Amino acid sequence: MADNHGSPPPQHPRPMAPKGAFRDFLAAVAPHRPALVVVAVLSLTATVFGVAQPLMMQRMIDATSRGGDNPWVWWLVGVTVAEALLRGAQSYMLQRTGEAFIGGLRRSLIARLLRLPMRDYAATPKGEWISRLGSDTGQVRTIVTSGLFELVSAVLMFGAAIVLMVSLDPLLFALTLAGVVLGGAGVTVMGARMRRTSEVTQAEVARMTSAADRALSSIVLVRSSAATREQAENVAGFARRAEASGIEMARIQAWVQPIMSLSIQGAFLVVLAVGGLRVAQGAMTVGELMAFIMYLFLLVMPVTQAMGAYTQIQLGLASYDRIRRVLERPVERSGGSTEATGPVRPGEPAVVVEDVHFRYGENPVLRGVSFTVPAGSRTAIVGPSGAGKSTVLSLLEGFADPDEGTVRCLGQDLREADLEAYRRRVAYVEQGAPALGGTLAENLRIAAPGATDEDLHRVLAAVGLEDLVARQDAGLELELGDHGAVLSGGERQRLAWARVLLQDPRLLLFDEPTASVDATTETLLGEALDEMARGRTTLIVAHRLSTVVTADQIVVLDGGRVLDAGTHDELVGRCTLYRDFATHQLLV
Ligand SMILES: Nc1ncnc2c1ncn2[C@@H]1O[C@H](COP(=O)(O)OP(=O)(O)OP(=O)(O)O)[C@@H](O)[C@H]1O
Repeated sequence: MADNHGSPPPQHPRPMAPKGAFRDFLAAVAPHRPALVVVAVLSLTATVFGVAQPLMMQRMIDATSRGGDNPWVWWLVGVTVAEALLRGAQSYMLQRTGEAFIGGLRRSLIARLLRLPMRDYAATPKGEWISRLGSDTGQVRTIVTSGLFELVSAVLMFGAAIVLMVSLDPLLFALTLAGVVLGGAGVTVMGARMRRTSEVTQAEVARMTSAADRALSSIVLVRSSAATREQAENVAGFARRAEASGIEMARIQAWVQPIMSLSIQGAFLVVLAVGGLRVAQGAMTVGELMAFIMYLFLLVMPVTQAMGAYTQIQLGLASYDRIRRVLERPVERSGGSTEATGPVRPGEPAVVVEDVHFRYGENPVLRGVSFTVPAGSRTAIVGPSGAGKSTVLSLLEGFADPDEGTVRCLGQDLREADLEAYRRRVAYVEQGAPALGGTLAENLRIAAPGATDEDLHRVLAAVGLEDLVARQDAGLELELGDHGAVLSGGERQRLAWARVLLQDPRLLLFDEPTASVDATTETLLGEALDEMARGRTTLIVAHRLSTVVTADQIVVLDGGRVLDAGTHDELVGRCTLYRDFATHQLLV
């Protein structure tokens, strides 16, 4: 079945890193240059010690065959141990630097991901952001920890082996080269196919993860739509394709292995045969032949190492490019004036919405909305579904700026306000009142970190949730599950109210505050709301008119325009749309 949730599949690792990605990556890693220089020195020294070993072996064998003192044994042992220790130190330094680099990258990503403009979150599936933080940073880490240095040390090793082999015996080297070039050509052709197949596998695995994520995060919808089988098939389809390209990979590897071992063994046999002959002729010593054979292995090893490192670097750079694009995204503006967000005197306008126009993309949602809410009063916004009520609240929260017109709240044009400081004075309870995963206490303290346990118990009692705490052994440490899954809809709503009580805001913004509570709870919440609203400015979006009839002012919104504004009695008398609403809810 095709993706029936409509969200785009995540971006997949690209075959090749985009242009300029390496330069950007080097710039990002520049602060770690001193540590990387140390690693490079360690690596270089270890490589020198590594390529020196066959030479020492040669000296040792030749000295042994001559008899007498043989100090080369100790040199060889010393250099071998020194190389091992240097490799250990290099690996530690490299991992450390890799962790420091990725740690910094993750911190920058988190800072950016949580500060994007609100519209960005609506436009991109959450899984996308999370994969930047998880798999992409992991992939970039491998460039530092293995890719880059493996490639450099492979090239060094390869170059050194060639020079030393030529100096030992140019003829033998020419014969070896023929075998290695033949094998290398075969492996290169296969390597390109392996890389393409590996990318296909990764893309299918990414599609499978994303499809599973969508199905699991909407599991209630999936089950209740009896769509479990189709969704499972959908995910399994990607898994099957990943399996098929994995098998294709195995097939290619099955060719690579024999090509490599045949060419290595072939070169080895040729070297042994020709080399043995040259030793017999006295053209080369036994030690030189042994050293040559050891260099042969040093020559072959880096070829496979370099190929793996190159693929890792390409994938890592593609990941880095995706991370960089997030890091370059503009964030919600910060800073600005904090001065006027203090209390506004009763009766003065606390909220002024003036000729506000707003569109989502090309879709005009608000078309010249104006209304004023005096400080300390309660205003309700009503209107048909899609009229733009929630959009008005999100503009009052500063989640977006109006395209035209102004929004002034608590004495300040929101375009000039320090949004973080402003939001500390405003409580916003969104539709459905979602809870955070975590404990009850964590959910309450999100807006009031300094609140004591007594404060938490007080506000829970005020919204009728003290039973919930008393019922559970965990008390305030009760785990609320994924998005508060262990709570009922009404309990989640009351939890949101308790949070507002803790926050002590100047302005209260409620979107459908009593949508999922029963009549008894609604009465209880009504009392809590009256208590909360005392001395504060309140704006409520509601479909249930029973919660708004007592408002000082009711704004009727229809098709993004203010149709009328007044008290319940005034509107029943003169506004047909409002009267129809009220009649349907048996209020007139
Ligand atoms: N993030 C968004 N991107 C694009 N369009 C959106 C977005 N959010 C809302 N809309 C559209 O804007 C219009 C107004 O939505 P809004 O949520 O403000 O209406 P509402 O009056 O609160 O509706 P309801 O009473 O059903 O909650 C709707 O047509 C909706 O489809």
